[in-house]
Amino acid sequence: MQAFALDGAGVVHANGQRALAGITLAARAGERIALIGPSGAGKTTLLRVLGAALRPGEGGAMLLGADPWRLGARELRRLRARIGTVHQAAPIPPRQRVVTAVLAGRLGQWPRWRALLSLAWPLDTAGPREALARLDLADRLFDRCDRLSGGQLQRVGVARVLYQRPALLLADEPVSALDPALADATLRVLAAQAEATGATLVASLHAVELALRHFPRVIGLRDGRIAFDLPAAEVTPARLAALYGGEAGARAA
Ligand SMILES: Nc1ncnc2c1ncn2[C@@H]1O[C@H](COP(=O)(O)OP(=O)(O)OP(=O)(O)O)[C@@H](O)[C@H]1O
Repeated sequence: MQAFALDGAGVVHANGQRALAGITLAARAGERIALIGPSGAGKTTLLRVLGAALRPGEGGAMLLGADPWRLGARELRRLRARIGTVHQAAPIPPRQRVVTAVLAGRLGQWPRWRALLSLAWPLDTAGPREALARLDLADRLFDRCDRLSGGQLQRVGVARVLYQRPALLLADEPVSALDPALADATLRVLAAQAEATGATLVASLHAVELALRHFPRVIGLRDGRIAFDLPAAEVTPARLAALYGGEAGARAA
């Protein structure tokens, strides 16, 4: 089954800045894909398109078998509940408790009464505890989020998406605030989750070695376009030099 398909997708932001151009890209359910490329290449914008958060002004997007921009409000909400995103900066209110932040992963799946109640009173603590335990954070369940370090907060964002169990799991720089050992362990947890649930995992990463180690398929983005889309083993130093190195690097490749 296909997880998503983009057909010539292009995005120009409101200020006239082009972020994506002619992106044609498809993934089978269960694939694990890393997005790499220099700052400003369009990785976050692409993840927003895949998350049905941003409508491409050009081309089309099919996500989990549906065109999000042809759905009614209720169906769009249902589709978004099946897509989970680890954001670059976790959108967590500072005074919120960790358990509530993790429960928020399922807000879109619950009836409104349950979602509202869970914001005031945690209706499930076993699920969040289990998700946090996988990231070595079980003892922080009832802490306030503003008492956590940046790296701990980033892992709460990961725990939220583990708890959500989405079919399409998107992660924007999910380990940027973590030390190398924790970054490695956290990516292993995300990969294991994708494998166990059959989810498709797409993560943007600045650390190229992590992309090559944890993701069978690696997509290089540059200037809003796909520079390469290859199995990790075929991403050579020359291709990386071309991706990150400007004109000189492009000639070397
Ligand atoms: N909301 C926005 N409004 C205007 N321009 C934007 C917006 N978001 C991104 N851009 C621009 O679109 C281009 C792609 O940005 P994007 O954030 O997708 O890149 P990125 O590869 O994720 O970068 P980084 O690695 O630095 O996070 C950049 O030129 C950026 O300045």
